[in-house]
Amino acid sequence: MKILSAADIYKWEQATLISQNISSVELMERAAEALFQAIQQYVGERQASFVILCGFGNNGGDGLALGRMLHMAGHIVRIHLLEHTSYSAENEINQQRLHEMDISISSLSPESILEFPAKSILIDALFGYGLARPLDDRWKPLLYQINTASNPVLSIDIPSGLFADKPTPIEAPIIQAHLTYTFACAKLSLLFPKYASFTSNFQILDIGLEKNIENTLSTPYEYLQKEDVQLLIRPLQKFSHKGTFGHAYMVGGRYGSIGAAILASKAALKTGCGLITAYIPACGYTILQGAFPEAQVETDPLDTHISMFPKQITDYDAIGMGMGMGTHPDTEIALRQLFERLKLMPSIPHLLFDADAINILAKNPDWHVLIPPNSILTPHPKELERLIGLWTDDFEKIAKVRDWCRRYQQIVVIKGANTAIVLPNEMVHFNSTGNPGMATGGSGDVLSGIITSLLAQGHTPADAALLGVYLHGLAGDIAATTIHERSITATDIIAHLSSAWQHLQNPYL
Ligand SMILES: NC(=O)C1=CN([C@@H]2O[C@H](COP(=O)(O)OP(=O)(O)OC[C@H]3O[C@@H](n4cnc5c(N)ncnc54)[C@H](OP(=O)(O)O)[C@@H]3O)[C@@H](O)[C@H]2O)[C@@H](O)CC1
Ligand SMILES: [K+]
Repeated sequence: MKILSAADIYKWEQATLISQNISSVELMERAAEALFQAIQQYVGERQASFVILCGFGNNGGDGLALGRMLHMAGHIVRIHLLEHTSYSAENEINQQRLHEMDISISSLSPESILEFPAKSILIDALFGYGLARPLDDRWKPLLYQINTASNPVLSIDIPSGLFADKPTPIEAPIIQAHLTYTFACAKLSLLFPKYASFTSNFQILDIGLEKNIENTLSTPYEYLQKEDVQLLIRPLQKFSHKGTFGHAYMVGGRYGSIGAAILASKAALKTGCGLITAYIPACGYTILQGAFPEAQVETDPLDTHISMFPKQITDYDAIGMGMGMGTHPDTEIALRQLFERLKLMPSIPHLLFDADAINILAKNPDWHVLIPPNSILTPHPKELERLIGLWTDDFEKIAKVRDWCRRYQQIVVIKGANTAIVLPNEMVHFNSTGNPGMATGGSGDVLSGIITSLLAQGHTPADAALLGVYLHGLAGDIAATTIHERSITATDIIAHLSSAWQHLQNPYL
């Protein structure tokens, strides 16, 4: 699914009105109907109480129309409307409809002192994507009351005060929504860690905007969903043997963190590659063989850390390296020597660099040009910062990574909530699966194993990164259905990979 700018969403909306021959009030009614259905689901069977805070544009219009529908469904509804000199036409029509039904509207100003009945749900319909500048300090008292109330806050389209597609100063007043119902497509700001306190959760509502028109709008940003990744799966063949599914080589571990290599290797095998060989320091041999009999193990001549890469490393289909590897100077030299060897080879395996492999690359910026094109790097935010330097906001971070990927023709997977996969063509895919419980030790090692496995199985690097990130998040989400998010471990993610494959390949789930 595309992630569009506010300007493009407006174009999409206007073109839909013409192509479907409907009025903007009819489209607003459709949007309110979608909201109404979603909120009915949120409250369940019970009668609920709502306080709807409406602005003077179409976001406020949505709030007014929703208020009418909730009232008609028997809920207790209080509607507040910002005083203003002029309202959008659609807003006025919806005010009129409420008057005709004798539903009262209270006036609201930035200075209002409000009382929210206990257990009522607050609906934020103050500002949507029409926000033209950050809200000024005048709005602080009103938004403060909403943000500090104990009531749940549901935002319509976007938390009021937040720009959809450009940086919002964090000191400006912004609604802190528990859940945002956003129309037609995801918005960039809803996906960025910096704004997480305003947008902890969101749900996309389909309001029937014309698909053909969406196809004409170009954007470098995509929201990665099930239907996108299903297209990337390679079918299993009846006459397959272990060689068909590729041989992955997992390089990592040092004294004290052999577990990282075990997790990555297990995840690789569970994702479906035919064979895996782990290359670890000698101290890990017994541990890895004991923990994981399916793996073949090769060891470094040194006991504590990796000091060389064996000659045959280039015989494998894919190599994932760096998990728990450490940054010992010997390891650094070994990596440099590997790059020199790769330069001389006519064809090389697909490569994935994680954790300490990235830290070594970050320490040596002149090596960046040596990384073979289409390699995958999977940094967490701190590792990314070491690699590309600091950023002031998430928009700048994404711009810097896009530039890096184009310049070095690499794929960067920025790990975190809504992991972003940035491709050499500068496309950015934000993942839709995963949960906070996955921010746990070893989760990244599991992701490296999954992606390396998909590379070994013959997926292109871009497909392996997209499918791998989605699958990893999905396994975590399935784990969270039976294990509390706080208790999810990396091992649980591996244990649910099989269910994730089943879910992904079942069109009815
Ligand atoms: N996507 C879709 O298909 C559909 C979208 N729909 C809905 O429409 C919403 C967009 O509506 P919208 O364009 O009327 O803008 P909205 O956010 O309500 O506010 C604009 C008003 O705010 C004002 N204003 C701006 N900044 C300000 C500031 N800092 N401080 C004070 N005032 C400020 C600005 O006036 P200005 O001063 O800039 O002239 C203007 O009066 C969208 O989010 C969705 O909910 C659905 O109904 C149908 C389908
Ligand atoms: K809003």
